[in-house]
Amino acid sequence: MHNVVFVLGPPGSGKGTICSKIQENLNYVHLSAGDLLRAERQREGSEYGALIESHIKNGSIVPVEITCSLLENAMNASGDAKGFLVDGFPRNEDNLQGWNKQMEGKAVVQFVLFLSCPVSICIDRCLNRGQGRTDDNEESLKKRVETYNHQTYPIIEHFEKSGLVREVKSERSIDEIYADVVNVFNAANKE
Ligand SMILES: Nc1ncnc2c1ncn2[C@@H]1O[C@H](COP(=O)(O)OP(=O)(O)O)[C@@H](O)[C@H]1O
Ligand SMILES: O=c1ccn([C@@H]2O[C@H](COP(=O)(O)OP(=O)(O)O)[C@@H](O)[C@H]2O)c(=O)[nH]1
Ligand SMILES: [Mg+2]
Repeated sequence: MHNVVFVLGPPGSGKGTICSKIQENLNYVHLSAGDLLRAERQREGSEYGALIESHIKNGSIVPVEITCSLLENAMNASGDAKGFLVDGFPRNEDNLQGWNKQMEGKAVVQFVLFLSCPVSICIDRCLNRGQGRTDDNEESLKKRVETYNHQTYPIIEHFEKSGLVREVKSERSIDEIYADVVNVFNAANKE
């Protein structure tokens, strides 16, 4: 049974940055759904390349059948760990339903780490990210924020109803955020 922490927040809130630090220090394996999709987009012979690229450019969400299988394969291929940081997923109702269906009996959600951050700061961070991404531009970011507000935030509210959300304010410095994140993981692993 895989132990999973979903890491959610607007684009540029610091999900990837904070997940890397957690992976380094707390024995959780970082799986960025976005990175897995970008790798699949490039994979020789992938039948999903063009579909993935159009969703990424549009800031819309790739069908869960593709993303969830990439995540499940990555978890199964990984060595032993305390758990998996599933970064940037589930992003909408289709993702949530698809995860519940495909991962029932195979994964348990320990909690949801929600990195909240004002959108203006997030957009600035993405525009300065410098990773040459096809979606770090004004046009795509506008759509990504729209998707986040209308499709992803409701997923955070869904988990909030079962008391699974741990919010960490992420407009601060990386060190300040990470100090709070360590406390969240310590508390969760004491329960
Ligand atoms: N707390 C922070 N303060 C300033 N810059 C940050 C902070 N967290 C992340 N960044 C930077 O902002 C950009 C987006 O961070 P990233 O971790 O990729 O966010 P996400 O995965 O949520 O899109 C990166 O260039 C990263 O270095
Ligand atoms: O589960 C996922 C994760 C990502 N994406 C797509 O990949 C893009 C980039 O996601 P990523 O998490 O890398 O963006 P970040 O939030 O880190 O800027 C998203 O806008 C979506 O188009 C998706 O469709 N499903
Ligand atoms: Mg990211």
